[in-house]
Amino acid sequence: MLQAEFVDPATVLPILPSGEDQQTGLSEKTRKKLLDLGISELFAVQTALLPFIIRQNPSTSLLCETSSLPRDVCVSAPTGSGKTLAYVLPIIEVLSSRIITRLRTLIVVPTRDLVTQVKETFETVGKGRGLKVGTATGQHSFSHEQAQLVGDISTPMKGGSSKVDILICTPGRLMDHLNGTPNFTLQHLRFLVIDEADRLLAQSFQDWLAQVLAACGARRRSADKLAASSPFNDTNPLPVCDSLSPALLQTYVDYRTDVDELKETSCQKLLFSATLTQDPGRLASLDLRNPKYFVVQSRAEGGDKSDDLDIISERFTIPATLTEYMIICDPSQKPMILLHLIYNLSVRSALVFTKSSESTSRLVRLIEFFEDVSTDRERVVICAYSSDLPPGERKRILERFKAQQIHILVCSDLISRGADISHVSHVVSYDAPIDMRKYVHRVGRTARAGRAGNAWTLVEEQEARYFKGMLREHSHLEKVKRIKISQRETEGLSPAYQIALQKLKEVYAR
Ligand SMILES: Nc1ncnc2c1ncn2[C@@H]1O[C@H](COP(=O)(O)OP(=O)(O)OP(=O)(O)O)[C@@H](O)[C@H]1O
Repeated sequence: MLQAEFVDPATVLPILPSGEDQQTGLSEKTRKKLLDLGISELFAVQTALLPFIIRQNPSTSLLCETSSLPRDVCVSAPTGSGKTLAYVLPIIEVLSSRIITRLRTLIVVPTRDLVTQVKETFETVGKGRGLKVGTATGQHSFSHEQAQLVGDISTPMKGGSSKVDILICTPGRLMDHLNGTPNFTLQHLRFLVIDEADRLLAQSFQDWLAQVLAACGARRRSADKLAASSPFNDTNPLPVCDSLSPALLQTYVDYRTDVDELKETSCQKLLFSATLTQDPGRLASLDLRNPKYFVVQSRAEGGDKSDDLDIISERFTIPATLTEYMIICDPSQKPMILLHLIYNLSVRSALVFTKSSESTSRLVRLIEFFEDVSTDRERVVICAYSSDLPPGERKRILERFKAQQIHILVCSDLISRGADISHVSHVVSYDAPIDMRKYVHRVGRTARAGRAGNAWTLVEEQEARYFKGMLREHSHLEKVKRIKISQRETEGLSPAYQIALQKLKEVYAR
């Protein structure tokens, strides 16, 4: 059992324009910036996190807490509840006091699109604070990225050399830099953020987590290993003027200073997800330091009166503003049901999830053919968004969708995690998700930041038992309304659909 603090999702805290703010710990500068951006109150997850991280120990230097080490934090909060700002804001506040540029914050996210999204948030909110934000995703050449991240790669420097204060990256590219970029170091990290943590922890890619923890000095090595791996010897003595972090120095030698302070890393780990694992086994791999667990969920919802999290019956919180439907049907009826949603129920600003990029492109073509036939109304613009597309093309499509020039985006689960597109009002699972985690992240692309949204799941008859069982297991079955669509409701679409279907068959027969 883990100790957790439950935070009521309805909690908000107004942002005061001037004077000192004891409650949030936010500086006047940041508060002004938020108000300029139209953010007038903090959401529940932010009300809990900000005071905890910013004012944890106001009497010591926040940038390097060697006497009172910060506690690690795990946060489980619904999709669209503002987790990104919950870490961006305190990081900006703490790092703003820095004088020298060093890599002090590392943010690891699962996809390139999320790297871009988090970077935009930092740039918007942190504008004018002088913090340099870099990214590493593999979108540019390795040498280009190296030049953006590290000042000097020709002269080895034990303390490293960084051009950025904050790095946002995917785990694969992070490993490339850790192993292949001279002077790239994590020894000065003050924050290690793992967003969409449950997904990243499930990725064993090059054992990325263990490598990161070792590189930031979070893992102590045995005395033998220390001696063997120490870069210091008679011909290469300890640097007098040291730019090494105390924590890293400690991993190599028993180094004494006049002030007998702790030489443990003050790197604070912050983990976030809407479906964060509460499994202590999984969390153990993170070497968490006295972790504090925040769960944004009303106690009634959790059905739990204690502060202990039940790891067996994992509960996921769905945004209160979301309305959910399931339509159980024969597989052959699915295209017609989607047409019904689009043309009879006017579903627009929608993400439609399929199981593969092949079925994505089929579906898009079918609807385009349907559009070609039925020209009696304004054209519905539909587009495929899949990992097969080059990054530049994906970016353009996403921008057109955000500008509402594309009404419906058909995609795979590539976009189901973290993507924040405020106007999405419908999520259609054309192919039902295979587990609850996937369901929660998909439907969470709508009903964000307190807005209303609808989620429709098309469930094939042979999947219905499994799907309902999955919802029941998470005490969610009664929240998903079952609707039936009669033949009479769709018959007006039938002639154009038959023509479109015939055209599709011809294309795929070639
Ligand atoms: N205090 C606030 N006031 C108004 N809007 C906010 C506030 N905090 C965050 N938002 C907005 O809410 C939206 C959702 O936030 P965010 O993307 O951080 O959600 P999330 O919790 O990370 O969701 P997910 O689990 O899906 O990744 C964003 O557009 C963000 O700008």
